Amino acid sequence: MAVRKKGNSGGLGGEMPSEECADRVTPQGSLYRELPHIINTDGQYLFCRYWSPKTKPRALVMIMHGAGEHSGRYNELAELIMNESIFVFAHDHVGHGQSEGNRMVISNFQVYIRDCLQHIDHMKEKYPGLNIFLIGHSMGGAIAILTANERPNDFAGVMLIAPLITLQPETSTPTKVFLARLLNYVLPNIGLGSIDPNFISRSEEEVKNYINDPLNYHGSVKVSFAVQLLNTVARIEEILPKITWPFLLLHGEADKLCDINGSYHMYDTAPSKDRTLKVYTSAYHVLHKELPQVTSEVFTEIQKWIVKRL
Ligand SMILES: O=C1N[C@]2(CO1)C[C@H](C(=O)N1CCC(COc3ccc(F)cc3Cl)CC1)C2
Repeated sequence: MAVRKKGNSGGLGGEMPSEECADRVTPQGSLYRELPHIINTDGQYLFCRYWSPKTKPRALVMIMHGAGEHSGRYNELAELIMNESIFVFAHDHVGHGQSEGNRMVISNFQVYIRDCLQHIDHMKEKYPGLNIFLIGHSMGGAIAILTANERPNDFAGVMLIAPLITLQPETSTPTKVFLARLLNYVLPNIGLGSIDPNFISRSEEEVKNYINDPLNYHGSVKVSFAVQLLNTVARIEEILPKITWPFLLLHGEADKLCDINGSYHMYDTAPSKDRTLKVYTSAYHVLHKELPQVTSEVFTEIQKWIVKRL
C-alpha cells in the first residue's frame, strides 16, 4: 500500500506528486523516498550524493562521473574537497548506478548536460552567491565541457580527469565510425564490446574494485550509445576554440581509453588564459584510482587548483 509522505523527499519538490512516486525504487530495489534524489524533466529519478562541510561552505563543486560507473566512486576525492569547507555534490547519470534508465542507454547526450544544469540550478538556489566548479572524468569530462560551454560565465573552473575529447585512432577509424553510424539505423542495441577493466588502472586492487562494484555496468557499449559519444566528440571539437573559462587537464600518458591527444588538443586550442595540463608518466585512465603515488599527486593538484581560485 502506497504511503503518502509530506515533507522533502530529498528531491526538488516537497510532497510526493502521486501515490505511484511514493513507491518508486532504484534499480537495486531501494525506495527513492528514503534516498537523496532529483527528478529530471523526463520524470526519471536520479540518485544524488552530497558531501556537506561542517562549516559554512565557501564554494560548490559538482562531480560528473563517466560511462558505466557511478558517483560513489568519487567519495575519497569528494571528502578531500569537502574538508576545504566546500560543498560537493553529484548524481548518477540516467542509466547509471542508482538512477533510473536502461543501463548505459541515452536518447541524446544532451540529457546528461540538461540534468547536470538542473542539479546545479537547484544547488545555486540553496547556496546563492558561491563559486561553482565542475570536475568531470572521462565521459563525465565531456559532460563538464559541454555544461560549462552552455554557461561560459557561470563556473569558476573546470577540472578534467582524463576527459573524453577525441577518439582513440586505432579503435575509431573513419570506416568503423561510418559503420557504427550505419548500424545505428538498423541494429542500435548491438554491442560493440565492453570497457576492458585492465585499461582502468595499473593498480590491481582498483581493477578488482571496478570489476566487483555492483553499481558499475560491465556490459557491452551499444551502437546507439557509441554514436552518442561520437556525436559528443564532434560537438567538443567545434567548441574548443570558444572556451574561455579556467580549466585544469589531468591525463595519464598511457591512457588506452581516452586518447591523451584530446587533452593536448584542448590545451593548445582553447583560448582560456587560465589553463593547466598535467601529464602523469605511464599512468592509465582513472587517475583518481591509479597507483597511490599518482592518485595522491592528482588529489593534491585538484585541491590546490580549487583553493587558489576560491
Ligand atoms: O572509473 C571509471 N572510468 C570509466 C569507467 O570507470 C571509463 C569510462 C568512460 O567514461 N569512458 C571510457 C570508454 C570510452 C568509450 O568510448 C567510445 C566507445 C565506443 C565508440 F564507438 C566511441 C567511443 Cl568515444 C568512453 C569514456 C568511465
